[in-house]
Amino acid sequence: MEAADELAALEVFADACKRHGKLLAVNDRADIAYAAGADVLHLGQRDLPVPHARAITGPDVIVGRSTHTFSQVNAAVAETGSDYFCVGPTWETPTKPGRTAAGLELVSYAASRQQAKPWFAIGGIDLERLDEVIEAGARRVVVVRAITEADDPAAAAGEFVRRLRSA
Ligand SMILES: Cc1ncc(COP(=O)(O)OP(=O)(O)O)c(N)n1
Ligand SMILES: Cc1ncsc1CCOP(=O)(O)O
Repeated sequence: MEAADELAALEVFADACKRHGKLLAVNDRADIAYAAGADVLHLGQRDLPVPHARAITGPDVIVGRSTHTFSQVNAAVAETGSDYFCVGPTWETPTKPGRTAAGLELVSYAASRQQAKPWFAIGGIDLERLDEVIEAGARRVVVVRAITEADDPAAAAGEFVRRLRSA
């Protein structure tokens, strides 16, 4: 997507976030995050290093990192300048085709690090699989289809929140 198109789409999301009191997140692109006034910038392993991204966004943006292996989890834990990380894909998912599943082992490993940085399990997670993810040690998840394809997305989101908070 070209910058102008992404910024136009982000204007719509920014308006919705403002109305609902939610954070606006931008994926991959620090320049777009800055231009859109985003609250969150999410970086993949092959995106900008955090210091370069922060030089563009400034210090106040929440910066996150994707991790897919044990060594990437270790690096994300140690990385100064990132605020959270994601671990996955826990299961293969049509939302991210062609990615090998990292498995629940990576979720358990992230949990075993018992460190302070917030982290999320991601990939193939739905309400049926949520207990397995919680048992592996996750207390935060990122989901796409489990909410966007739910008959009642608000109820599905509420159920994730309820079960994660009571875990
Ligand atoms: C909060 C959050 N977590 C993970 C992602 C995944 O980003 P994506 O660019 O699709 O995948 P990677 O290449 O980073 O593995 C996200 N967008 N937001
Ligand atoms: C962005 C991303 N990164 C790893 S899996 C994934 C998509 C998760 O989507 P779903 O919750 O539909 O499996």
